Amino acid sequence: MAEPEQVDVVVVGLGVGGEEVAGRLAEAGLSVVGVERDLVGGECPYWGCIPSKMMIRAANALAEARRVDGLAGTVEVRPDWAPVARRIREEATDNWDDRVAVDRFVGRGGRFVRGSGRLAGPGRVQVGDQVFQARYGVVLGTGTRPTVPPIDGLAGTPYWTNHQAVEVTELPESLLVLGGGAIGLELSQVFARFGVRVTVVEALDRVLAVEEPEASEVVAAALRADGVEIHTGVRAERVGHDGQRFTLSATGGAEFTAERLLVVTGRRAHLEELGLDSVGVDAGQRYLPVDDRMQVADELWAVGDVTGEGAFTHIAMYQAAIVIADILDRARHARAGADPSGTASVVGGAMGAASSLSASGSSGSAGTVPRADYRALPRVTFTDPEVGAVGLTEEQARARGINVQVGFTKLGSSTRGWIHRVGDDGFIKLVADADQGVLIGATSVGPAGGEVLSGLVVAVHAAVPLSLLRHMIYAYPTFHRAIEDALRKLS
Ligand SMILES: Cc1cc2nc3c(=O)[nH]c(=O)nc-3n(C[C@H](O)[C@H](O)[C@H](O)COP(=O)(O)OP(=O)(O)OC[C@H]3O[C@@H](n4cnc5c(N)ncnc54)[C@H](O)[C@@H]3O)c2cc1C
Ligand SMILES: NC(=O)c1ccc[n+]([C@@H]2O[C@H](COP(=O)([O-])OP(=O)(O)OC[C@H]3O[C@@H](n4cnc5c(N)ncnc54)[C@H](O)[C@@H]3O)[C@@H](O)[C@H]2O)c1
Repeated sequence: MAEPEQVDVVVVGLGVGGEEVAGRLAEAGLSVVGVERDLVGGECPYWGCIPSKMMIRAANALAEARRVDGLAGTVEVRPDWAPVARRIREEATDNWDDRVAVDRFVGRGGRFVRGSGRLAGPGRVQVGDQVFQARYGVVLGTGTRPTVPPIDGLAGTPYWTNHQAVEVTELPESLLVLGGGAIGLELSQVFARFGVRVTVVEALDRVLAVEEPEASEVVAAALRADGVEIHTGVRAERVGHDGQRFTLSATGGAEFTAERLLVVTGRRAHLEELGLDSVGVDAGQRYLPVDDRMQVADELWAVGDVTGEGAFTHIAMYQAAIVIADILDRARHARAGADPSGTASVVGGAMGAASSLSASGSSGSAGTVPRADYRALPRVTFTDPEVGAVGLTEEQARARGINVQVGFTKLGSSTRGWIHRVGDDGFIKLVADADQGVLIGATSVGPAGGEVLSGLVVAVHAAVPLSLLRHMIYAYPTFHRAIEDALRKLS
């Protein structure tokens, strides 16, 4: 092994979480090596959130145009995928080239290394024949990759994952979607609205099973109205591909065929690749368990999907802020220890940036490094209607033995829902802890379900008393005014 090169921090995996940690620490003056084997930015900008939301924006425009009938005249809608594919290629992904992102990181003072990083002992990372020894430690932001279920025949077929679905330039005539979770539903609706014959095959007894059952029902109905066929409770047994079409055979004799097959059955971390045994961490776990400062072990942090705390960009960014604060705090203390006169606190570089950050309160001086708290974890599935949710579902709350109250109201019964008419499917569902008198979970489904959610996130996060929520003013006639009605119905 080559002689290790001394640096302050090594970040392995520059997805949204790792890129943020590496860039901010480098900007603060630490010597940071950022290691990425694929594209800097990770899944979100190239194959995830951003291109999929561009697709959704376009598909929703088609749906809105089709709603003109009966509200405002007539419109002839002729979908065309070309502008969507062009926008993804040119605006979102630079044709899947990360030069701009690499330059941005280097411009912030980071040192970029392309390759696969692997731990080789505490604070030590090997990338090919280069070895780095990190003074403060290593941050893993290595994300997840799609899981492919062990269905007989599937492995040898040209199935799609989210990568091929996002990169597509010519739409297929038909698409079989294996998995009715967030990715499956968002993409199914997009493709259906562009005229693809879409069939969703889900193993569980409802789609979007992680959210409230009422949300699953509304979303399934909305997708069916767009022409999507949905089959739940299906156990896929075999997949075949004859060169032209896929056939999926299920228990009980059901068969589904389509030109393309999209496999979106969840994602998993690949801990076995990370050399975790060299630091005494079990690589046989599903995710990397972290404490509330994102520490896996001494001088080892993890951020983002690899932690299993919620596979969302906003979780990766939230965790990144904690890691940044923790490392800058350590850097400040290390430097102060080396310079008891305290003059180090006014020198430039890492020390200066760390102390100025802690002075502004966004980083930690001792005891002020923020701790992770996922009680008010928000998530939004960007189907139309959108499913926004925060905190616990009713079932999760009851399973914890909480004295639960539930309030439910349909959006269509609110003034705004009634005005909106076509496309007003949705509801507000509140889950309260009756003993504490606060909301512990909420779901807002509707045309702006993700936006309506924000007030509910504040309510759960800040444990706003129900009495206060009942006596605040909700603007008329907004969608979020339905929250007031749901509060009235809590029982
Ligand atoms: C289709 C789709 C739509 C999504 N939509 C949303 C959305 O609307 N909102 C939302 O919040 N989230 C969404 N997500 C989830 C979001 O993309 C992820 O939560 C986010 O990308 C996680 O960031 P990360 O940094 O943890 O990991 P990733 O983005 O997965 O990045 C990890 C990086 O690490 C690199 N890497 C892995 N191992 C190594 C190694 N050993 N050495 C060097 N590099 C390595 C990988 O190449 C990758 O670039 C979506 C995901 C998908 C797939
Ligand atoms: N809007 C967003 O924030 C957004 C959008 C897309 C993805 N994401 C994130 O990405 C993650 C991964 O998304 P995903 O949709 O791949 O995973 P998911 O876990 O959300 O859904 C996977 C679905 O596939 C089903 N499934 C598993 N094995 C199956 C089989 N053999 N046959 C049929 N169905 C099967 C599961 O029951 C589940 O419903 C999500 O959990 C989410 O955190 C977020």
